[in-house]
Amino acid sequence: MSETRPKLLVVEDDPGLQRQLRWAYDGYEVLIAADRAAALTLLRAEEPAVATLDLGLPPDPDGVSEGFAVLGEMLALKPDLKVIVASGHGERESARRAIAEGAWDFYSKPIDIDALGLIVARAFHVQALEAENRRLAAREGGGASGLVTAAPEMQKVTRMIERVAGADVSVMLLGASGTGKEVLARSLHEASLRAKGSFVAINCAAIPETLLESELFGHEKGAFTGAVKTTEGKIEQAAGGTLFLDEIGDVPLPLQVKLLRFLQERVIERIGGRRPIAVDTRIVCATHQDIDAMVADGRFREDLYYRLAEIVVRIPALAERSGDAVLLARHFLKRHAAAMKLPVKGFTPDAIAAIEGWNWPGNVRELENRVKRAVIMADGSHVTADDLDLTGDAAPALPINLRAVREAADRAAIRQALAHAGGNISGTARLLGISRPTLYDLMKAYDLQP
Ligand SMILES: Nc1ncnc2c1ncn2[C@@H]1O[C@H](COP(=O)(O)OP(=O)(O)OP(=O)(O)O)[C@@H](O)[C@H]1O
Repeated sequence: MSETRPKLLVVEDDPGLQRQLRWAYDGYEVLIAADRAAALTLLRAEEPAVATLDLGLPPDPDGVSEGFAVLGEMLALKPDLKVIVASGHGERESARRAIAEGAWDFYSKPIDIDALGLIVARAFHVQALEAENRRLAAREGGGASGLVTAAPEMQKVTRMIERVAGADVSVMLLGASGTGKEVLARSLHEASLRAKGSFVAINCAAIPETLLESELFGHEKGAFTGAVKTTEGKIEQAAGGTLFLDEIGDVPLPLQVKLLRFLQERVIERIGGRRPIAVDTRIVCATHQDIDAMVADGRFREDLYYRLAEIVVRIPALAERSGDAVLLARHFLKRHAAAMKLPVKGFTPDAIAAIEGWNWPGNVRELENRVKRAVIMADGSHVTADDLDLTGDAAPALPINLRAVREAADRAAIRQALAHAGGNISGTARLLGISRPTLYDLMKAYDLQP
């Protein structure tokens, strides 16, 4: 199986560290280079996806000049190489410069193998995802939905979306506000056979109850005061394509009956209309509410639920997606800096740490807003934790109880260990110091995937 192991290039001149890293990374094919020439030779011959680079290399082992030269040459040869730079203790300036010059991340010496392991694992994830994105983008129509993620927790979701896209089943997306339900609905549409048709979205919570029916079903001229001309509803507009019903839990009961009738018979009647109109559209819906509870206490019709939720996809909160906050932050920074023509290039290390430490109650939407504002506020070329308004009182609110704290800690530790062990269960159990059955029980209880 050695041929299938991902290749990790380690540029390090200290024989002791070389041995330590080779031992720590037995999940990868570790390629060791002690100087610039060896690094470039290995890069050309083996094309590793990820490299770690010690800036202090001969002939300047106590400085950083040789390290930066190697960084530049490696990236010139392979621009998509993810380089993780080692900076000596307290050398924040070098870390900052390395990121500015194209390094993907950095870590401080002395090495903490576990922490570095996570950075390396994430680099491989991102690299694989980018490669996949490029592959999809190269295929006509694919990869255009703008979905950015590298977290294993989200890969389960995106795989499911891809799998169900081709089948004409109804899909219900469940997730907190700002988790990207609309983005996912759109990517489902784009991956489906209806991609050439239109994607029509309606937020059922944003429209007053009295207008929602006419928005969905349309009306004939003169159907009610103010109906000055015949108007198509969103359902008709989505004919041949996909209709995204956001916040479906907010649809009042009488309208639920009408929606159900449409789903059963696939015909609508405009308000004030006398003839049925056949409409062929696929329904994708979403809600942040506890829809099961709504069904249980009669606020949402069970028969409608089953029509809408042939497939249910649960979207994890941003805080539960390992590595995604930083990945998305970089994506939004690039996008908004370009859109506003501002010379902002990246984040300072303290900003990265703050992004990783924040709980993101408003999920991706909150992240995008903070990054957008920070891009405007930034003084220099790099956004700081201050610009993101993530300093000072970032202390988490008092948790609800000790059980919740333990569960959160369990989840985080299991996710980290899984990433570290490349999803291998025995390896993960070993890292956590628990038995395989115990790990299985915990993963089942917390709905975690390897
Ligand atoms: N994975 C992602 N990649 C890129 N952009 C994302 C991603 N997820 C969300 N976004 C962006 O974040 C913002 C919020 O996403 P979206 O509107 O899809 O969330 P939502 O779950 O539908 O929110 P709400 O429930 O509040 O309507 C949008 O600007 C969207 O483009």
